[in-house]
Amino acid sequence: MATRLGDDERRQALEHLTGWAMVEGREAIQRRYVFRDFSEAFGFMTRVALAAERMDHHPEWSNVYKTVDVTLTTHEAGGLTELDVKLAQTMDRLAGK
Ligand SMILES: C[C@H](O)[C@H](O)[C@H]1CNC2=NC(N)=NC(=O)C2=N1
Repeated sequence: MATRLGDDERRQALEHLTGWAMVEGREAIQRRYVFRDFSEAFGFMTRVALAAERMDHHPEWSNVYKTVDVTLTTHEAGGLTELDVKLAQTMDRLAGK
C-alpha cells in the first residue's frame, strides 16, 4: 500500500502541480478542468479512466457539460500519497494542460 506523504513532501508536490489545491478540511487535492464542449470533457474522462484502472488508483469526480471537477486522495492511506501526485500529473497531461 502507498504511504501518506509527509508535510514537506505534500507541500513540495503541490508546488509542482499548478491548478491543484488542497481541499478544505480534508487531506485531498482538487482541480477543475473546463473543456471546449462535452465531447472534449468526456473524451478526457475516458482516457483518464483507462489510465486510472491501469494504476489501480481512481479519482472522485463529477462532470457537468464541459466541466470536470476532480478530487484525489488515497482512501486506503487516509490521505495523500505518491499515487495522487502521479494521477494528477497524468490527468494534466491527458487534458493538455
Ligand atoms: C482493492 C483496490 O486495489 C483498492 O480499493 C484501490 C482501488 N482504487 C483506489 N483509488 C483511490 N483513490 N484510493 C484507494 O485507496 C484505492 N484503492
